[in-house]
Amino acid sequence: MPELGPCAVCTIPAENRCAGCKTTLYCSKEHQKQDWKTHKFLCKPPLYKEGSSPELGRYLVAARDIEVGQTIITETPIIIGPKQVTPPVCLGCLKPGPKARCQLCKWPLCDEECPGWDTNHAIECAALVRAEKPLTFSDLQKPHAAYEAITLLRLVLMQKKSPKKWKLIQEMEANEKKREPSAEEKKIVQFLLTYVGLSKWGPTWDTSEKTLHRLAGVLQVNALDVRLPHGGEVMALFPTTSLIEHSCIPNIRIVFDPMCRMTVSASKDIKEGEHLQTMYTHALWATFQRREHLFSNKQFWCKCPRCSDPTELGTMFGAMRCVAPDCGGFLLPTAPLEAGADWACTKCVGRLSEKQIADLTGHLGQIVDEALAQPTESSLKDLLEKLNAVTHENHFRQYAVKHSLIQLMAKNVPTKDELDEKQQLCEHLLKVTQTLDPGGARLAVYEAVICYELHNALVGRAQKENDDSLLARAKVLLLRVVYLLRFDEHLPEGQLATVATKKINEIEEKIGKS
Ligand SMILES: C[S@@+](CC[C@H](N)C(=O)[O-])C[C@H]1O[C@@H](n2cnc3c(N)ncnc32)[C@H](O)[C@@H]1O
Repeated sequence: MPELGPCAVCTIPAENRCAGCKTTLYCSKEHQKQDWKTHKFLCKPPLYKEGSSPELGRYLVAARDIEVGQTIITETPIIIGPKQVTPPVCLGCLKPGPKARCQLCKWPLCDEECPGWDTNHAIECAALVRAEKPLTFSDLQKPHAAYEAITLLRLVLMQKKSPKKWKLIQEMEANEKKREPSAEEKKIVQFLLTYVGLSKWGPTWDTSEKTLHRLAGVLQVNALDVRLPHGGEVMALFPTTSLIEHSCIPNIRIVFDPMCRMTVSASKDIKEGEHLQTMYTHALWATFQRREHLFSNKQFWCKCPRCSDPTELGTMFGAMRCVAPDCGGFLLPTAPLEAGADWACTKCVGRLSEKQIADLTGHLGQIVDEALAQPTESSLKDLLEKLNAVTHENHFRQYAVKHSLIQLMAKNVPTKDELDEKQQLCEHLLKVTQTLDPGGARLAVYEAVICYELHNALVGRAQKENDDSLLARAKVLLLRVVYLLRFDEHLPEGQLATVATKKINEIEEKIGKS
């Protein structure tokens, strides 16, 4: 399990932070003293401070002006573990597709010699080995319910493994008064108490049912999903970043390196006194879905400017066409901050209930998911025609289809009309994307793909029209791709940045560097 980070002097795992910058870590007072000669020149107070309010609980606020791109926080997780719903992964390194078994507890490992055994699995192995009988993991492809207990068990074990981390975990919000444990959570807690035997651990452990549900709450409210370079996904708890509040128009970007170390940077300029805000839900969902998701998972109703505006910042991202003949209006929520409020037409007296809108949107979602499973250019164009009969052209279901479509369009010696069509569609998507997320806080990869495809259309046109000014525009788009994906080198999407860099060089060879 990673400690808070490496000691600045000897790099062994350290848990003591410098009280000045709250960033540099030391394993001991001696090493802190020893480092002060150099550190005093580097030690600056953090760019943020903690605040609290009855509505938000604790939050982080800019302690001085922060410029776009500036790093605000870097930290390592206090705990990582398998996601709640996951096919079996190695309990040492968390890689998917484990082939071996731990010789002691019989839970899956990538290899009996997995290097993560000592750091991640050893302590829980001692607990799992005492279980009534070993579990069989016969299907390694399908999610296995027992995994839902592992990260929770790792939290419990922190009581003895790292009292410092245990204290941080105890300070985290669990929304105990607002949260109802689900039936699934009750099963997990019983699994730990009876099958793993936590109820018999004795008085030196706090393993009461109440504590286990509180810890499940800590995970639900605070844990972040982290994608790993080997393709797996895990969940992790970060002590400082977990204080950042939610907004559907975030001002920070969170990225992870291959070791799960997180960096929080400003996705736009942030003035002193402004709250740091991240997005806990999906940026490409309409308001009523985002708010429902936040309420069931994080126990609050979002009131951010995007949620408060029926048009979602003018994008019409959830707008449905009015069905009245020849009306041409759009249905929008009459009171977006009131769950269950009707939707009304912008032109006539037409109205639908939120339930009717939700059912229709859900139905469209199924059709879109089916089409996107095996997309072709013509099938997606047909689908768009159908979607356009019932939704606004910027509707999020159309957005999903168009985003796939641009990646299929104008391949293999396209005509000028095909290139123009692709360019228009890319420009339209880019406008919606940059309105919803101007700093690429959440939609960086989506925006990078659009910029790349728009560059393709412009390069195609430049060749046909012999117009170098189009190449200059294409280069600006490629530079944006590289900027947006600058943190993603270790992930599949990072390859797009590599391709973009190569294409920038090709354009510069043709038109020069200016
Ligand atoms: C990850 S925690 C944030 C830190 C937390 N406020 C604390 O005191 O530890 C998430 C919880 O903070 C509260 N919260 C965050 N953003 C909010 C918002 N925009 N409106 C209301 N509550 C919010 C909710 O209780 C949510 O479940």
